Amino acid sequence: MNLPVDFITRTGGLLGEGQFAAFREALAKEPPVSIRMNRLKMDAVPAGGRQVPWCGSGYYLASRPTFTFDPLFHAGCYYVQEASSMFLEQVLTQYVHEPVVMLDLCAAPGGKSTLARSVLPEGSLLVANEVMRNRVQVLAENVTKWGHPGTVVLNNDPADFVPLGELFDVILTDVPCSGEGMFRKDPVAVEEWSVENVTLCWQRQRRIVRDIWHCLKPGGLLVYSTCTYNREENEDNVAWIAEELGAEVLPVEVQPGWNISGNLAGKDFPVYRFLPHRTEGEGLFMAVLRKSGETDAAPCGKLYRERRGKGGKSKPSVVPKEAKAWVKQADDYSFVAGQNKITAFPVAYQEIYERLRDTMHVVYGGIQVAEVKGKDLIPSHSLAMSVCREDVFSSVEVNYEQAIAYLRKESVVLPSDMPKGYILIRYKGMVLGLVKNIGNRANNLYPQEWRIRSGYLPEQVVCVL
Ligand SMILES: C[S@@+](CC[C@H](N)C(=O)[O-])C[C@H]1O[C@@H](n2cnc3c(N)ncnc32)[C@H](O)[C@@H]1O
Repeated sequence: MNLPVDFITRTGGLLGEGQFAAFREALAKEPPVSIRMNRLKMDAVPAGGRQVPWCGSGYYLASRPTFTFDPLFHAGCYYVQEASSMFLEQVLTQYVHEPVVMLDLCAAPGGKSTLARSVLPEGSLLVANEVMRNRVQVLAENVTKWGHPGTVVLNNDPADFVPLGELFDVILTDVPCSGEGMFRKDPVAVEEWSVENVTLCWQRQRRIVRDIWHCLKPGGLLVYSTCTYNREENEDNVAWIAEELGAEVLPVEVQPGWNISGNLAGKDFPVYRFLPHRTEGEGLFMAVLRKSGETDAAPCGKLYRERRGKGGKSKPSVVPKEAKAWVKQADDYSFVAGQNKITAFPVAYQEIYERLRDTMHVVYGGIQVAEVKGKDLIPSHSLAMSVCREDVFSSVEVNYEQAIAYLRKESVVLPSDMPKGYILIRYKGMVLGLVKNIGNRANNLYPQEWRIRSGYLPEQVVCVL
């Protein structure tokens, strides 16, 4: 790898000569491959998988399969995520013990959002935001497949949040950065690197944190992370947040065997650096800060418990009984009918959801239960991926080739004894989506924009789990 001279000088200075040689050697190696299981759907250990030490559902794989051709990947049974990023699990499980409202401000493609969604206490609301319009769709896709109903996806600039006030108990700012930690995975990151870009990045990161700071409750947690090594975007920015905005930098308990590095800027506060010659993963920097001050506002978790079952303030929409009957524990949701869609959102957070809908650009929220077309009610893919009751639709188990054909949105031939109507397609027991059986054929309801576009079929079945 041809590293920029300025990068060598700067990073060599930061790590010291001995460490830098080992670091450089590690950059020339193949990056490890890792996945994180979606325990909401499937509690399996991948074949030959090795546990990621700081993440209960994370595993290193022995090789990199073509994930696109694994139907269980599309079913949301796991997420492909580099291992260092999974450290967020330690932060959240050590500091968040009751339901919260959490914002993941820079969320696409959704690695840390899906992780947060898995480890936040039950009853938490996750707001996953992505400012780039061309990236928010993949975030919505990944969140939908993950299947947790307590998630909202927004497409807003950090400054747009200001009118919401102190809404969030936890904010993750996984800020856009100069990407030094991605060098071995992404050659473009090396080409685009420059000292000028590092400067642009740390300045932009401060703007992002300053814009969102007002929305963090006093006493709330800010998790700040980058995938870069330099101190300006990391320790220097953390020091700036602590001093300028008013926060305490908090420690996270780690095991010595994880080989996580600490503060490299000679500053007196804890930070967590993943360096590829010491830790099995890509470059990650993470720090946890608690905003100064105390709040009178009840933690959102309390609101959750109080409001559970009571409903929000808006008038209930007229929603067909049939749609409600498709949803597990339907009483926990408030149903909204509008724009030919029926959506279910956890009752406890209905008011927040309404505020978000009124003031922000909501791309996806809760679970889309059904689409209304004339007199027909069509169950949505989002429902099939999430809180669909097991007993309302028949299921058919398909083999590998049929599963790939279904995911390519090709027509599926069902056994002749299948009833007419909506049928769940399952592969290894896991739901891939829906078809409508009309007798002589079945209409494939897989979302057009998510279909596998490649016509290639691997000679061997791709099987990660
Ligand atoms: C490091 S990536 C996030 C990765 C994501 N958290 C994950 O774990 O999958 C940073 C994200 O910030 C977004 N971004 C770029 N400019 C931004 C800005 N000015 N404000 C907020 N987010 C921005 C990028 O589009 C990108 O999706």
